[in-house]
Amino acid sequence: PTTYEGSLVSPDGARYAVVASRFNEAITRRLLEGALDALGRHGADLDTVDVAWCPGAFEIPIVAHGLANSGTYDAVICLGAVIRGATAHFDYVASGVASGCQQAAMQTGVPVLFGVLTVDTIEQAWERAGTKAGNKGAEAAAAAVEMVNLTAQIG
Ligand SMILES: O=c1[nH]c(NC[C@H](O)[C@H](O)[C@H](O)CO)c([N+](=O)[O-])c(=O)[nH]1
Repeated sequence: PTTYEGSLVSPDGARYAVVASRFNEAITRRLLEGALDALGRHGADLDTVDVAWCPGAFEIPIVAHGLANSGTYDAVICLGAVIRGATAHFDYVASGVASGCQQAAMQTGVPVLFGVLTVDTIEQAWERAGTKAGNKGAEAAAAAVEMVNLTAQIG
């Protein structure tokens, strides 16, 4: 039997794009810092990592789809912060960005990683943006490296 599993060492020439939403920018900027740090430490060439900023999480999927569809990138990392306390339409934004990112991946065949926080409070967001619950941006970046290697194996 064959076991496919992606290593956590970014292959030479791998290209990554990051989509970050500006809404709750104090949080999403930390997610971006974590993602870029993780990509570099996993051996990616940071000079070739491109970053797209969009207004809010709801706009992430269309940008992610465009980047994935361009054929330039081996993976697209999506970063955002949807916080229930701040919005009456939390469920629509949160479910929209989640299903939209999944659709972008399935429609293009390019891994689209979900580093979008969907939390109830600002404190929960900070916990996941580089404090006691780690950095979801860094986690999504590591998963992107693994997926680039895994999809290369599967062909
Ligand atoms: O990224 C977010 N966008 C939010 N709204 C904006 C949304 O993503 C779109 O940018 C907006 O609806 C325009 O399309 C949020 N809230 O509403 O609270 C939020 O918490 N996070």
